[in-house]
Amino acid sequence: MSRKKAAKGKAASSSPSAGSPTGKGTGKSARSSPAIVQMNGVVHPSRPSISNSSEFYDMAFKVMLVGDSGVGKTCLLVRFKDGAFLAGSFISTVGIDFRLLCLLCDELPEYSLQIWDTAGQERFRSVTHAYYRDAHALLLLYDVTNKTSFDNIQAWLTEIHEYAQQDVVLMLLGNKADSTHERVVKREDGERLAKEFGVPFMETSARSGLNVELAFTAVAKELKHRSTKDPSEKFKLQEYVNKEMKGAGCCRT
Ligand SMILES: Nc1nc2c(ncn2[C@@H]2O[C@H](COP(=O)(O)OP(=O)(O)OP(=O)(O)O)[C@@H](O)[C@H]2O)c(=O)[nH]1
Ligand SMILES: [Mg+2]
Repeated sequence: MSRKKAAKGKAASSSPSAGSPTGKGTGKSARSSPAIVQMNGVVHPSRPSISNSSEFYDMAFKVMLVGDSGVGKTCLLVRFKDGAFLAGSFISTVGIDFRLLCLLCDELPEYSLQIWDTAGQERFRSVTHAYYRDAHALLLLYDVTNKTSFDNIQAWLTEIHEYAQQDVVLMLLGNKADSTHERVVKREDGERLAKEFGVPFMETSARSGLNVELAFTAVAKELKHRSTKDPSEKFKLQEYVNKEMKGAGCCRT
């Protein structure tokens, strides 16, 4: 069953807290076509309308992928969505792109994720800022083969604190963990940084699939937990991740 509806008003445009998904529907969600927020070749600074694609989904947590250009945000999303690595030449994302994924649908149809893939390039930064406030969760990526992308994490965190909701669910991901020979950022460095800023952390690989599903599932579980506030269900994001994650060099998730 799909929750696709004709575009009229609601969509994911309210500003709920990180613990409550957008909308009030309950049906099983479906995937959408990507929507690139662009008008006449200029990226539109306002929030995109899911209605741009003539349809919207009335129930979803909004998860944004952020981080420097080239860290692998789009590939991570494609790996999660399609189970495959987006091979070929690097095509930088323009503006914002979104996909709706049916995660935990059988269990809880209302806890689907609407995933926003942002452009890492500096020139699109003002577009990204406009979306932060509606995000329930942020996956912040750096590239373990690119020291600059790691050094920029602090600036990303400053930006997140400035623009995102205070209670946004945040997770740091060191992507491209498959690139053993090119690695310049040690896993321990990622762990140290994450600890310093009090955010859950793990390494991922869009190429091998390492921990990709786990990253999204962990966030979905945290959001679900916050939203239901069921005291019998104690959920600790980092503990869950530590228990479930696989190390680099290991198999697919
Ligand atoms: N080895 C390896 N390469 C990866 C991985 N993920 C992405 N890449 C490569 O990194 C490059 C950039 O990937 P994208 O996913 O397009 O990067 P992005 O973060 O979306 O970049 P922007 O859209 O510009 O913000 C591509 O050439 C990918 O093939 C990974 O896990 N391992
Ligand atoms: Mg991209």
